[in-house]
Amino acid sequence: MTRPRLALVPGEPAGVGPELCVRAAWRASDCTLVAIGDRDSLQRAADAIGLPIAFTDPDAIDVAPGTLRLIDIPHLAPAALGRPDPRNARSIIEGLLFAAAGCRQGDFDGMVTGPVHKAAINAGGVAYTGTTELLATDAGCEVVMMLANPLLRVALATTHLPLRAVPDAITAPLLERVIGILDGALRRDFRIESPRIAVLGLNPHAGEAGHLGHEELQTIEPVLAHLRDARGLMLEGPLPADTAFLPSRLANVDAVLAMYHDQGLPVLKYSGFEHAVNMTLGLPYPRVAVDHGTALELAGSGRADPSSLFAAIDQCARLGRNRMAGR
Ligand SMILES: NC(=O)c1ccc[n+]([C@@H]2O[C@H](COP(=O)([O-])OP(=O)(O)OC[C@H]3O[C@@H](n4cnc5c(N)ncnc54)[C@H](O)[C@@H]3O)[C@@H](O)[C@H]2O)c1
Ligand SMILES: N[C@H](C(=O)O)[C@H](O)COP(=O)(O)O
Repeated sequence: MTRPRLALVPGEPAGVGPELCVRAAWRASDCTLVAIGDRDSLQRAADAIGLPIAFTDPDAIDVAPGTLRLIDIPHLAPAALGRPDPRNARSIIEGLLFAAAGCRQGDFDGMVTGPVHKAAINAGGVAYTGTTELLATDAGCEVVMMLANPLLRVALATTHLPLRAVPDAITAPLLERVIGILDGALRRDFRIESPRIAVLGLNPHAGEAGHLGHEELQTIEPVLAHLRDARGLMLEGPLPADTAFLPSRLANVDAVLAMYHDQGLPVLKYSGFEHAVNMTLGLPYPRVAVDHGTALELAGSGRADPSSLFAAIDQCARLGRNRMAGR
């Protein structure tokens, strides 16, 4: 079986990302991991959780368990566990962009990322709403955020926007692009021949025929009708969000499209936080992240669960292999 070569970016050094990468170095997987991050933070995290770690050349062929291939991107400030230092903002972003460039140039078959602390990056003078948006800008393309656990896939029409800005952002062109990217990724990356997508409304009870909001009648329904007619897409909705996630409703659905972050993600995270991952669809390479944040209060305690990072590595390897097979 082909072994994809994946970039592994730990994220915020004061959080749980580095120690989870150390744990990943001890786990057998069917891919080659190359960490892109600060060597000292990885070492400090390993010391804190009492797990040995060794580092080696990024091109090393066979490495022993507990050894990480590493491209060192040093941080300015030593990471104090649990306390992000804004001085590290630029090198954290540099690590992500270095991995992205490597993916675009074909050095990596995909990238896996640990959690980043959005406020600390902004405090460090870097305008940042999320890695999804950062990678979209870097690649010059439109993307869709989709989180998935073994039960459910939830994609988002809008991502890291203040709630107040959401209704204005939900336009017909945006929905057409998002649904097109989601449908395309389900076919190409997930090998689903005719994906069924359940699209949520924006308002309570999907607007109750215009009595509780007009976005469904004016924007969402016409887009769905157009995409069904013009492109034959299998789209349900707009559905009331409160009942759309009932198991009976999800029976034949391949993905749910939520209109905004907190409409879809609480359900996904509640139904399987440990094994969920966050994917960026539409990039020229696979990017998969953990579904959790920096969990600052757990950093160095040894209690951070590595399951989401392990699931992200396995998912990225699968996506990488699919793309390699399709080349
Ligand atoms: N992938 C990402 O980069 C990502 C994802 C979500 C949030 N964030 C960022 O992380 C920061 C903190 O966000 P938050 O506090 O809302 O979410 P969080 O996921 O860090 O924490 C939420 C809860 O889950 C627990 N938790 C998180 N990861 C865990 C793990 N691996 N094992 C066991 N328990 C775990 C935490 O202890 C906490 O109780 C914010 O800046 C946010 O923007 C980043
Ligand atoms: N929206 C994501 C979540 O809640 O899990 C998270 O903030 C990370 O998103 P990026 O990968 O875009 O940073």
